[in-house]
Amino acid sequence: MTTPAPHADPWPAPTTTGPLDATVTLPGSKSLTNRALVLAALADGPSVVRRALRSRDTLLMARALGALGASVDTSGDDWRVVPLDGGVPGERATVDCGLAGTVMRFVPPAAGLVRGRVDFDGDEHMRKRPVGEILAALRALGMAVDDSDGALPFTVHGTGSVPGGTVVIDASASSQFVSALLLAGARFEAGVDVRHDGKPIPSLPHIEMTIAMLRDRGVAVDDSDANRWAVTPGPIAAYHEAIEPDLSNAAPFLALAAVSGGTVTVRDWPASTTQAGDALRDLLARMGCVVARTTEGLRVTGPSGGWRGLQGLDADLHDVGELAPAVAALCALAQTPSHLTGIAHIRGHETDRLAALATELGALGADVDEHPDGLTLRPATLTGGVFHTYADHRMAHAGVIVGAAVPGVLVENVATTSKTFPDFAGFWSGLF
Ligand SMILES: O=C(O)C1=C[C@@H](OP(=O)(O)O)[C@@H](O)[C@H](O)C1
Ligand SMILES: C=C(OP(=O)(O)O)C(=O)O
Repeated sequence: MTTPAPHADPWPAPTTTGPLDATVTLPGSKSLTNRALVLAALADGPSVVRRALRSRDTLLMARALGALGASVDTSGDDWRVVPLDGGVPGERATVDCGLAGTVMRFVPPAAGLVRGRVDFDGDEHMRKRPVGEILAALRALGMAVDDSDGALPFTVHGTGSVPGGTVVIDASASSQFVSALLLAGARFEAGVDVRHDGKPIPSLPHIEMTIAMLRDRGVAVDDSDANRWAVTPGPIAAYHEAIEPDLSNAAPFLALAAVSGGTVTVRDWPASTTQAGDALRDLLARMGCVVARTTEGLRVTGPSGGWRGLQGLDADLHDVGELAPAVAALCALAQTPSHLTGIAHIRGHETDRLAALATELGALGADVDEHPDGLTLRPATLTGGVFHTYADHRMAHAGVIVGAAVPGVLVENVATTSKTFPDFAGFWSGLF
């Protein structure tokens, strides 16, 4: 078939004409890359982040840490980081968070560890994403932070050291609140002892990822009690880390096997991982796919007939909310009803994802109900039309998944996928 130009807007998503057989090598994990960069900037010597993801979120992180005084060489595939050395260059820096939760939440604690003023801002929608709990926690831990209403824009006045200690937060809006405090906590004078008080924390695998990466660097973390994490003060060892492929960004590619009834292999799927995207193995199997590990990676084969043979899904996605847009798109195509629950927090992601999914899937004919904490989808006949992305990379993934099954889906601003994936549209259309 003739593939559409990747830069067209809205972008005519390619549609499969039969079972598709592909093996893909995916770019690195955003969550692993941005943690590795923060930890390298706070480490006791230079580090290398191997096979770093080169995308908007990770380049924003590299620039933010550079603004604080670290040196991040992003010229090759392996990024070399020389840590912060005490002062913000020029005594005043600006950090653009873009739409990256990891930049807005992980960088402010590090800003307290350098001397100088750091002003944070980001995309228009970023001013609506939750961050007030962290700013209040940083103040409680001895940092000077100015904000008008617990949101971007805000300013950190770094003094070069942070007293640290015990802090109680409500992390029910985002696991990144906890990760942010743990990542820098070893460098606080008294370390940090974070206690969560509130509704259950979402995306717990991401906190496990933070803890595992701290331990790799010699930092002691006590997570023996639920809802409490204590980081002992001390150095963060320099570390050379090879970044795994982004398993959450594998979702649309594995979904292509499900939709087409073909086979897609994602190379280098780790044997064990802290990435939330690993849950795709179970979710896709429950929808009727055959999932197997091979010597090459993870192989998924869709049901015979592709999306016409897909089963709906009853799933609590609280731990893996970032998979919800791709999973919801598959559920909209499935032949039995689906109930996706536990994901109220994804209303605070790049857009209100529950509202956006209900609106955009509904506009293509999906039978979808939006609930406070999830979605119900029932079998329906979908048609083409414009699928709006609300500047959300994972909404674009949902749009192209539906487009792979239904002719005439036009994905608006598919370029927003650059948040976590370089040239997604070019890569995607190359598979058809
Ligand atoms: O720490 C991280 O790298 C992330 C944590 C999760 O955030 P929430 O806890 O806000 O869902 C996840 O959805 C996001 O994509 C990345
Ligand atoms: C929620 C997400 O991103 P962020 O890191 O900006 O929170 C996401 O990628 O799905």
